[in-house]
Amino acid sequence: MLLDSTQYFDRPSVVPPPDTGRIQRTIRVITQVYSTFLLVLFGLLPLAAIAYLSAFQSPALLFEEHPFHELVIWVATLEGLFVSYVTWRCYKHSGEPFLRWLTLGFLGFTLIYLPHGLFTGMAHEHMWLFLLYGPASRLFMGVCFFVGLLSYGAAVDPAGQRGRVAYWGGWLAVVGLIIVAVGVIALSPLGAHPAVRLSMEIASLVIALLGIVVVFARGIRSPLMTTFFTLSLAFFAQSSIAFVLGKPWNHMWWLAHVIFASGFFLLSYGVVSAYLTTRAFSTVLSQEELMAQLRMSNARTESALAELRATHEQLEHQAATDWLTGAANRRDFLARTDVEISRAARTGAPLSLLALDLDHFKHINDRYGHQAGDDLLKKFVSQMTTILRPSDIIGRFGGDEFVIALPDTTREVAANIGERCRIQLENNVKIVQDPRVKFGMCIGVAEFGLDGNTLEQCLSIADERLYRAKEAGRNQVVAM
Ligand SMILES: Nc1nc2c(ncn2[C@@H]2O[C@H](COP(=O)(O)OP(=O)(O)OP(=O)(O)O)[C@@H](O)[C@H]2O)c(=O)[nH]1
Repeated sequence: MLLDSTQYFDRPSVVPPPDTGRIQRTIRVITQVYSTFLLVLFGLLPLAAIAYLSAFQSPALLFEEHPFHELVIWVATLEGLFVSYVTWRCYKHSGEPFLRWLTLGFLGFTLIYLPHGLFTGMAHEHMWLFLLYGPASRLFMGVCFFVGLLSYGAAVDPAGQRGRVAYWGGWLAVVGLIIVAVGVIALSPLGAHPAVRLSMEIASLVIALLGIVVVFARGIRSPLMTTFFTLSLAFFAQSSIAFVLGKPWNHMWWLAHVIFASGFFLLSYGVVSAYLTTRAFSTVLSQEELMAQLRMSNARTESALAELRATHEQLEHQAATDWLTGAANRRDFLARTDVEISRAARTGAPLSLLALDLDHFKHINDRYGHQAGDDLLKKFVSQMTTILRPSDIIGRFGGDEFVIALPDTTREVAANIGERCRIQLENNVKIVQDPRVKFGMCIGVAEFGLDGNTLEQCLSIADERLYRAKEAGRNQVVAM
């Protein structure tokens, strides 16, 4: 076929759509419910440990090991400082107010908690000085996290403000004041009042629970928030319960430390994950969201590729086609006919060529105008294709000169086809209303193998016969 185009690319790979069947949807819902159930179960594990210990712990059993306690606090301090720094880096990058409060919470906790370790040696003489820094540090952190939660999703802080010394210095001063205030209260008679410690523990518990409620009430969907942050809050709340039930150095007291540390490490892990990915808590995506985005960008790539493919085909077609008539241009005709000649040489199948030239085309142009001449050329090619087979190739060599390659066709049959072409032009190609105006053409025929062994030789013989047709009075086919 003249205007066919070659398919250069494989079909685009199909992006699998999300599960659509009813069974898949049901399995999906069940899986989601199950994963939520597992998370809740994991979040409530500390309660099981607390219940177990309250039932079976011996009141006489204490683990008062000062160096171990000091070591643990030093490790916690280093971890706290590191996670505060990482959180601050995330905040510097994203400007999320939530991360500002998270940084402050981590840093404040670490600094207020430090004296709890430093005063380990005074655990007996100044028990409250030793004890009160624990709940105070956790309460400070809880308040910061809660305020951060309320500011979650608010407009990001301007880049210039994120590292302001005055801001961070101001908060460090507040933390310093808290450390001093806790010390003063601890050393005063008020410090010994159980209400002081209890009120801080209960406030931490309530604020952590409120935090969980806020996450769900606000419909916050970021995986870091719904998984790591809420789990940590759950752990903090349960650590407060254990601290209320525990007594210094008994196992419940140590368990409370472990529960709190688990929440702290979990949240640290969330921060580190944010740091290693988007450096923001809100823009870390869930696997489902990532898959959806991947599907969308795949679809975009596929459609861009299809467009590119279509443009490429169009350009290929344009480069191979005569712009006026749609016939193959000389280069494309020669390339395609060469392939057919090789095939004919290989298989021994016949192949013929027709060289065509419209009669008095210059005169037609002069008489009816160039536009009408163009019209004639277009209609001529279009009429020829009604006679030719899809495997035949028609090419325009210039002006009113055309060549047709007829694979699997002997010279005799080609001469007949040429005659049909000539009659078709004479009877069916019109550019003016007058039925008396008819056009003719000269055709020279040559067969590969009979008249020449190369395309050039065959073309030259066909051309020679075409000129003989002209000399013999035009509008005829010459095949011998
Ligand atoms: N309308 C039109 N005319 C063209 C185009 N290309 C070439 N021509 C004209 O076609 C004419 C060809 O003239 P000749 O080569 O003398 O051919 P002829 O008039 O058919 O003479 P014979 O072949 O001897 O019958 C010239 O006048 C060209 O200007 C084209 O794309 N459109």
